[in-house]
Amino acid sequence: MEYISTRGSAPALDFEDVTLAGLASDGGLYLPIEWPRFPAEEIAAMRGLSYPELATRVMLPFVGESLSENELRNLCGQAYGRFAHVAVTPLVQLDAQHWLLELFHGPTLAFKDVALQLLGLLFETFLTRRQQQLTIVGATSGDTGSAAIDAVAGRDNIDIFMLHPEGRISDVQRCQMTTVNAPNVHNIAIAGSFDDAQAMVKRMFVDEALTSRFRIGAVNSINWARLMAQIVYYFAAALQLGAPDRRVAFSVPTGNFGDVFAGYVAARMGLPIERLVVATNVNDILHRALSQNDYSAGKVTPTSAPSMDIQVSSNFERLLFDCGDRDGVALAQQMKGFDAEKALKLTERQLGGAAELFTSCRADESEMAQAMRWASENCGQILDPHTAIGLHAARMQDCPAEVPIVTLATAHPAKFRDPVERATGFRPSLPARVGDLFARQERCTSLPGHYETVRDFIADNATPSN
Ligand SMILES: Cc1ncc(COP(=O)(O)O)c(C=O)c1O
Ligand SMILES: N[C@@H](CCOP(=O)(O)O)C(=O)O
Repeated sequence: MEYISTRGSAPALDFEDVTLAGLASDGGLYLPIEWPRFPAEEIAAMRGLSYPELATRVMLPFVGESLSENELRNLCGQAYGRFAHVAVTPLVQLDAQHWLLELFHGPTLAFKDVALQLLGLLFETFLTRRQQQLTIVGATSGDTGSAAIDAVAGRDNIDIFMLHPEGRISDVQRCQMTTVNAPNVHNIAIAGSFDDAQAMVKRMFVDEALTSRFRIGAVNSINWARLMAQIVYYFAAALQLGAPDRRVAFSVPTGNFGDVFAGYVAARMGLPIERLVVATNVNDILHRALSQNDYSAGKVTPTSAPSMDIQVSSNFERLLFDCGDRDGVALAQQMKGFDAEKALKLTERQLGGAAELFTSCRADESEMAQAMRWASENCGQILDPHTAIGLHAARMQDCPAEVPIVTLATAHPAKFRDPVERATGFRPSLPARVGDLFARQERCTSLPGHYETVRDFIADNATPSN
């Protein structure tokens, strides 16, 4: 399998190189040159497989020559062996039409573990094979950071520098990152928003001062391997609900557009998806883009769903590319315009392509709290704020009664105890597997939101590549 950049001028790479590269050298995002497609009989034959086996079947077409089928199977077995539920991503029924897909049974209690547990092992495999060192730079609004740190802490050939917006993540999210006492883990709290942190990270991939000395790698969803691993749970859920003989809809709490884009890829691979609901909080750039053709980024508003306090949504570029005839030159121009104006209009073609599968919905704080109360009072389910936004959007849909709607439950409610308690009166306790988080010592460096200062801190503390 070959991978090409959304901006058309970076070299095509294979799976191993694309996993280690993260962002493309032209500033674009890598995508497979074509979508592998499973016929309905092949999808039907996936029913009843264990999660690691399903993951192997779904991801195999993407890895090409970089891993043998058995190597991939072995990595999936290790990655998903660390989950606290035997089904890895279990489905829970809420009522006749609504389901939750629980994606928070991994080590750090959010959906990010599903991909990052595997990505940590892929890095280890490829770096050991090449005898190379990797410097990971990442931006997090809370969940990617903890999952990535858990996945790579203590690995000899990796340093990780994780930027988070100071004061804008939950106390559990912060401690899950800052209490990891491994010498290769560096937490940086920056003054600013997640968007500011993400912009700095993207700039580092094309900054000679870093790229000439370090091999820079990505754990954010700009890295194709992240999205690849997230495709699997759409298959897992749909198969349990009757696919390929029955269509299934998904409602996805959305920020950086990675999770929902993985659903789009599942549909392109042949999974019968009725629709994908893009559910946002009041940072609603994606809802405005899809419903009013207004992709314009304003200031980020802090909310009770902080992991989705994002305006500039990285993976939307992948959708614009795929729905826009895959014209990298035109997209590079469009994104240049966005960088200058902080706004862009979708072409007719991009809008039409997106409308075939996507719809969108925005929830404010009160709608989010109402959804939490509805699930608690009617279904005995305590939801985290992000999942509640997804459920609100799911319940606004007018899908035919025979189409199940699955809301992706992206985080454990204990990660966001304060807003959950405010809405439901119930304060979730931390599962035993995260341990004595608040008794541990924190380690974190606070830096101003100034690019050169952050870059120089990384350059001074990273191990040069060999
Ligand atoms: C708990 C939670 N829900 C939803 C999202 C949104 O996912 P995505 O950025 O892939 O759209 C995130 C982070 O991005 C998250 O941490
Ligand atoms: N919500 C995310 C933001 C980063 O998104 P990613 O999927 O691109 O890593 C987080 O929790 O950090």
